[in-house]
Amino acid sequence: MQTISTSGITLHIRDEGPRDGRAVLFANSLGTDLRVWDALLPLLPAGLRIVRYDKRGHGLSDATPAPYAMDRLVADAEAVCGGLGLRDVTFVGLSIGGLIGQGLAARRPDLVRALVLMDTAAKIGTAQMWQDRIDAITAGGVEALADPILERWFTPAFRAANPGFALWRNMLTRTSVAGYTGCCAAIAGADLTDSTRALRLPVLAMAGDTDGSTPPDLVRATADLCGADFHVIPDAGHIPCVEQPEATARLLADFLERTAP
Ligand SMILES: O=C(O)CCC(=O)CC(=O)O
Repeated sequence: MQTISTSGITLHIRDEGPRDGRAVLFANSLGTDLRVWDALLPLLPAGLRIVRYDKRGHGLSDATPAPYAMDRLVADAEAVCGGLGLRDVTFVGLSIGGLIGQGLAARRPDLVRALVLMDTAAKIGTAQMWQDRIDAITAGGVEALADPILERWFTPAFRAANPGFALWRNMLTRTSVAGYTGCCAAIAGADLTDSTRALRLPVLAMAGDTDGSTPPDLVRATADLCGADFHVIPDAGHIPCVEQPEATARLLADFLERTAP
C-alpha cells in the first residue's frame, strides 16, 4: 500500500510507471476513489509516471470531520507532489478533482505544467444546492441520494449494458458521510473564476454530452476563461473516463503529445 502523510492524516496513493517518466497526476470526483481511472490508464501512451490518489474522506484515505475547505484539498494535492518529488506535473482533474487542479495550478505554477479539466468548472452549483445535499446526506447517509447521483454520472444506456454497474453504487455509498459532505462544503465555498482566468498554462477541457452534474455549457464557460481547448464526449455522463475510456484517452493522449516537454 502506498501512502502520503499530510497534516496528520494518511492519503492513499498509487504511483506507477517509470520514476523518470513524465508525471501525470489524477484527481477523482466526489464520491469516487482512484479506481475511477482504471479503464482509462492502460489506453494512455507508455512511459508516463502515473500518480493517482484518494482525496481525504474518500477511498482508503483518512477522513477528517466535515467541513473541508478547497484550500485544504489543494494543500493535500500539493503534499502528494511534494512527498513524491513530482514537478512539471500534468494534472488531470475530474469534477472536484478539476477544482483542486485549478487551485493547485494557481497556487503552485512551478509544479503544474499543464491542466486537464474533465467535467468540472471554476464554480460548480450554488451554496444552497450544496447545503441541501449536505443536509440530506447528514440525515440519511450517501445512500439517500445515490439514485439521482448515479443518474447524473452515467447514461441510461451504460447502466443497462453493464451488469457491474451496481459496483459503482457501492463505491459511492461506501464514501463516509464526513468525506462526502466535507467535500460538498469545499465545492460550495469555491469560486475560482478569477484565479482560473489568470492561469497561463496549456489547458484541455472536456465534458460528457449528457453530464447532469457539470453540463457541457458550464465546462465550456470555464474553458473559455482560461483559453482551453474544449471537447464534448458523446454518449457520456459525468464520468467519461469510466463510460467512454477510449474517447477520453484519445483526447488526453493528443494533449500530452502537444504539451510534451
Ligand atoms: O462530482 C463532483 O466532484 C461534484 C459534482 C457533482 O455534483 C457530482 C454529482 O452529481 O454527484
